[in-house]
Amino acid sequence: MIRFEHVTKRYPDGTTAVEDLDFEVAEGELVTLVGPSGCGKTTTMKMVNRLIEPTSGRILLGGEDIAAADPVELRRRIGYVIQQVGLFPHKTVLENTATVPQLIGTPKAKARARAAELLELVGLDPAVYGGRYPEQLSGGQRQRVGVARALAADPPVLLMDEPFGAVDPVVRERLQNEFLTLQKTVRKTILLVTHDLEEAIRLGDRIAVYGNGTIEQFARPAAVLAAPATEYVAGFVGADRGLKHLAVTAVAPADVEAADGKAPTAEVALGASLREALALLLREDSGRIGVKDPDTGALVGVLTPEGVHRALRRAQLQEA
Ligand SMILES: Nc1ncnc2c1ncn2[C@@H]1O[C@H](COP(=O)(O)OP(=O)(O)OP(=O)(O)O)[C@@H](O)[C@H]1O
Repeated sequence: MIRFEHVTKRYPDGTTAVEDLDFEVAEGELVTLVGPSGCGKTTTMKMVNRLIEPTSGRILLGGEDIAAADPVELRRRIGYVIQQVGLFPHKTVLENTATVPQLIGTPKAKARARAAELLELVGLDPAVYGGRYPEQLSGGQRQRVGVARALAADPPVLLMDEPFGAVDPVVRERLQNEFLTLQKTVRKTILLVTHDLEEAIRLGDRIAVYGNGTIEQFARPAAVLAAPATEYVAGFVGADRGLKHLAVTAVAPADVEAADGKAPTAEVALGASLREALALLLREDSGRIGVKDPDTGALVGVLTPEGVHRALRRAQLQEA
């Protein structure tokens, strides 16, 4: 869907921001770009909607060379979410969300109805928040409006630059989870920039780990953790790989023990991350949590710290 072919960007002062990028993001795939400050992530992103032009190489969108596209028309197909959300301060939340559809000629009533649906989708009740102004929202709520607004024009492609960057870690994790649930429904093709490895791992179907202007590894999160391609990636991923496995390994039926008749006071669904399960477990004095079927809600069994340990070992063995 988005294809980089040997793309290099050199700024007029001679800085090479990125060199020979060559990768593809499949339709409906979420690829995270992660790396330290100044490694070229934002430059990569902005070349896709032509806010920055490459020095050499080409970028294809749905097979079409974007250099030949009209930039305005191109940007209509590409939603853009940035950290400083950039909402219009004098427009309400509903008006902000309806902006793009109205710009492209959707009748006002229809654009507003769609905006209300999208606010609902990102977890903001339009009856409560639709009439507020951006300054009357928390940072996390503003970021949700930013996501709703980007989705409003229903673009097949989304570019997200540190979209959850401006909020505290707890809200951030909640926004990430909500966003993943949303992505299961909308299935956009997404490039998401972050400097936070945990975020890259949690959100990405695949991760591009940037060194200085080049991609050091482009792979699934589990592969990056289990088999870093270079010394640099190993250093970036760090020594606590075991811990990070928690984020990418799901609670599976094999980890669960039969329920003992006592109703558990906390539950996760099969398929939840081990990290989520462990966080709950640590809060439970009983040392066990329930595991339920995500579709039927029925209790499948209980998970104990030993179950988490088994699951982690299984994950590490599989990837070794
Ligand atoms: N207009 C410009 N002129 C010259 N150099 C630039 C320009 N814009 C960016 N750079 C340089 O290009 C490199 C890559 O910048 P870029 O913004 O893509 O990095 P980044 O990975 O997004 O960083 P951050 O995480 O800090 O936002 C940096 O060395 C930066 O200083």
